[in-house]
Amino acid sequence: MAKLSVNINKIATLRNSRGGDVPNLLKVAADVQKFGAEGVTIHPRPDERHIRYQDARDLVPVVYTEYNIEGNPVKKFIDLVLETKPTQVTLVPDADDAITSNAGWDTVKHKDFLADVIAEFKRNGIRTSIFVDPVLSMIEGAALTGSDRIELYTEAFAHDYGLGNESGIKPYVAAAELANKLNLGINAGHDLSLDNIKFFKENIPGLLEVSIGHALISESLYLGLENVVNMYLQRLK
Ligand SMILES: CC(=O)[C@@H](O)[C@H](O)COP(=O)(O)O
Ligand SMILES: NCC(=O)COP(=O)(O)O
Repeated sequence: MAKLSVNINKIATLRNSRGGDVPNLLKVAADVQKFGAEGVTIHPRPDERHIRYQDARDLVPVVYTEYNIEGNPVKKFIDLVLETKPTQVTLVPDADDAITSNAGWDTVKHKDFLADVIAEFKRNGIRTSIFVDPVLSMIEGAALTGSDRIELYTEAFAHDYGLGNESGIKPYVAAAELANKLNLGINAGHDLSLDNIKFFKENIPGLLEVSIGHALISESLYLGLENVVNMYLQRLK
């Protein structure tokens, strides 16, 4: 069974649109866990357009399942992670102006940088994961950084699957098989949804965790948050 980590960025986006505290981010974090989610993910961005750095701190006493913080390891982000000590940090190579994450790391080119940052997080007892495209050389490079896990960037799979093309799963299966051989744990995320999650889970050997936000919150508008969390849990069994 793969764990479901709910990404609550979109709750912060909605809250920030009015400048107040509705919806309340901490209540949503508490509720998704009460409904059965096994983790909470946030992805603070440098402009704090959704999750604020203070949210990351305020969530520490609220998240009693797995707390996953994603982001580009610039100094401010590294300091935040070392201060809040989440269960897991996921390193994502976002440009400051990216609308959303749009690529995995080049783990070959950035191997030394990643290895240094990862060693620092691991010294502090924080599990590490690197966001990567399903490309074998990038998986090999990830293993050389000493990271505990990878997070497969699933946008391409989700796009293909939405067009009815199931063969888009193939590079992900090959990447997962290699990661398993190299003792890298496997997470996945980006554009996963109620429509595609079951097929993805059934085809990826050793999938440990998925982080899902955009679709999950959108689906909840129609179906309700508790119901949607449970629908994901059923599909991830
Ligand atoms: C790393 C990733 O895949 C992203 O989906 C991210 O965590 C979501 O970020 P935004 O909510 O800023 O699009
Ligand atoms: N790591 C991916 C994530 O947290 C959520 O991505 P999305 O479901 O908002 O695309």
